[in-house]
Amino acid sequence: MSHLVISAATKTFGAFTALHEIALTAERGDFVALLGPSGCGKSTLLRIIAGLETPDAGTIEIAGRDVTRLAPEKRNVALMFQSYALLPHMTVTENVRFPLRMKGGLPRTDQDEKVEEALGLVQLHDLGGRYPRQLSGGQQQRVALARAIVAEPDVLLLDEPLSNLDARLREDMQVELKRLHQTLGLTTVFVTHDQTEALALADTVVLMNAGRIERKDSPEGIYRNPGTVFAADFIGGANILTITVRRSEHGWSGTLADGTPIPLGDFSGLAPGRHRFMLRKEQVSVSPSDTGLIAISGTLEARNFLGGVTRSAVRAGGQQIIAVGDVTEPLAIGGEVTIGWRREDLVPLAETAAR
Ligand SMILES: Nc1ncnc2c1ncn2[C@@H]1O[C@H](COP(=O)(O)OP(=O)(O)OP(=O)(O)O)[C@@H](O)[C@H]1O
Repeated sequence: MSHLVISAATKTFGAFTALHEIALTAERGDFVALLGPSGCGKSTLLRIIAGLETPDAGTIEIAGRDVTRLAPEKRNVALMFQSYALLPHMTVTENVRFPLRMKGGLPRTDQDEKVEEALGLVQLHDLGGRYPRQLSGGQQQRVALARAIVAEPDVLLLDEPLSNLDARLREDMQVELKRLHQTLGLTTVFVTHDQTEALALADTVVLMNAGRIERKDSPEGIYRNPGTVFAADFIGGANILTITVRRSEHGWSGTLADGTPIPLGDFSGLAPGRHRFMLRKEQVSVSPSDTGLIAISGTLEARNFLGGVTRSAVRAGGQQIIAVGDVTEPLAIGGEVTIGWRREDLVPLAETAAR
């Protein structure tokens, strides 16, 4: 049986349904990201696992135990909020010791050992005597993390753990979180609205949309084949093309929004008609020299230098298509360009997730 099992969990607030019959499982040691736009229900789902909210229907099982009606402290889970919620009148050591005291049953010397170990894991061994106000934001965040892991929870729950940090620190902490997860193997569920963070950290990405799970897959899986228009759009980096698909004795072909004809790969599962396709921005090249590409002409509308790559916005095929890549030639805004992609780079999308 899976380590965490959420079955048909529904949560309403008055007339509003925040979660619709959520079914989700995670294995021991999984690192799961709950990803989605503001208001999609990610925090509510996390709070239901933590026991801070009770579902109206459905069950939550952790390590083989039905915890649906158990109080948060009886679940052996740890929840870390974005605000860290450190106790200001306690030192770092006392803050980290707090869950062990609450849990009880561990002699003081064993507590000391565990606190030391947790502070070591987040690289704060020297700061145990300080108070939270004497720490930087990043250090406070590490203390909160040490406090969350010290009691070896069955599930570690992180609600937007990095959102209060500046970009640089965030990247460092991403590396840190991943390392910590690899060292401890704690089953971890974390909430984020940042798709790059979800892709960088998790082994499983659960994309939520309006109280439902839109898609659950590995980071690579959801990136390469998001499945739906919403997922392709949210995971980022995707052009979404509307193509009218036709089939003749010569194979599949299509027309873009303005009638521009293009050849297509083999989409044997697709009915003829209008469909939407994903075309990743990094798979579109501007003024391609490779003649094997599907090439259409367009007008360069904008160009942004992003450091390692350049982002070009081209009006072509009746819509704007974005290309991100290495462009060396100087091209004039408003000028004619050719863009190209490989036939297999077009990935069909469903309008909505199958329910
Ligand atoms: N206590 C509550 N009472 C009424 N509505 C609530 C309550 N808690 C959450 N909601 C609503 O449920 C929906 C889901 O909220 P939730 O906090 O889970 O979203 P979220 O995906 O975590 O969003 P965000 O990224 O903005 O935190 C929202 O529309 C929210 O307004």
